[in-house]
Amino acid sequence: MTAPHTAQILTGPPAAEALLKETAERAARLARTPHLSIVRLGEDPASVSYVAGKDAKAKATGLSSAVHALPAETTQADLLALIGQLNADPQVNGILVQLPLPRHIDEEEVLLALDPDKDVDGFHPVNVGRLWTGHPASVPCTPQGVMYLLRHYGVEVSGKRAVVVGRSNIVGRPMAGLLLGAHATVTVAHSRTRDLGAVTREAELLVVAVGQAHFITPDLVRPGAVVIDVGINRVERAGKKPRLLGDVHPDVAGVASALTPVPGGVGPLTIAQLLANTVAAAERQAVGQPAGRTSGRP
Ligand SMILES: Nc1nc(=O)c2c([nH]1)NC[C@@H]1CN(c3ccc(C(=O)N[C@@H](CCC(=O)O)C(=O)O)cc3)C=[N+]21
Repeated sequence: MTAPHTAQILTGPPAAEALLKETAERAARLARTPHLSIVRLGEDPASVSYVAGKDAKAKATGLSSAVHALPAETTQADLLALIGQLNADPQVNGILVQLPLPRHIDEEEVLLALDPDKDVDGFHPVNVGRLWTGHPASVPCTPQGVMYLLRHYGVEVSGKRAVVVGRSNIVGRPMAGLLLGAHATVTVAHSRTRDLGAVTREAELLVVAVGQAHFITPDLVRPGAVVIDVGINRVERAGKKPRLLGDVHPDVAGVASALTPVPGGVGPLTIAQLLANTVAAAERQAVGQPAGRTSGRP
């Protein structure tokens, strides 16, 4: 049995709806409908489903979007040629290349080929630099969505001890950069961290992105901590839809003061933030403003 539920459950959909509403209003204020181009290679079922979700949400939010679904065998040169076209097309405000890419593709070269000002994932090294120097422009959607969720639920970050478990370029590292920008004291733990529990039990805010189902158990959590579960582990079941499990064991609800569920937690924010990043890119492009100069220091 699971422990009694004491933690507040920070559900994603209400926060995502709020962000989508703001985003739709900003999109409507632009002279031209913001356009997102999504590039996908191959037919990985998770990628097909995520991309379809992004495309549908974009349209429902008043953006224009197009999916370039290319065969898995697409060559590096052909992919780079498409990115070059999209970079040069003034109608295209944002470009997303769905990851992971097939093994024969050099992912780093692809991300470097994107125009940083159209890179709505925030994966280009120029955007990574902008984040870490305090001039964030496009910031990776999942960690940026986590920040939105924390604000939506009134979770204070400034001055808190935050621990991020996981150091990926997509979640862990940018999450640490954003929390630091929001004045938390940040520790990044990972697979080589010695005595992980001693580190995670220090966390007033614990963000977990390791990709292992139920990795964080109650004994690793400080009583009263706010716990953000970024894990999405698909457990396949014969003849049924895969089950989604987070990186945080549900019993953590008996120890934490607040916890995001999986599914229905951070995931919906990721898509909403992607559309917000696209509209922000379109706004900057409309006034010919370089990215990273639109806001003050964090
Ligand atoms: N270039 C690129 N940018 C990405 O942002 C990107 C990517 N590649 N590759 C894959 C990951 C994964 N990702 C998710 C988006 C939404 C949900 C989401 O909405 N999840 C729902 C459930 C979805 C379901 O039922 O499968 C939830 O957690 O409630 C999950 C995962 C974006 N990614």
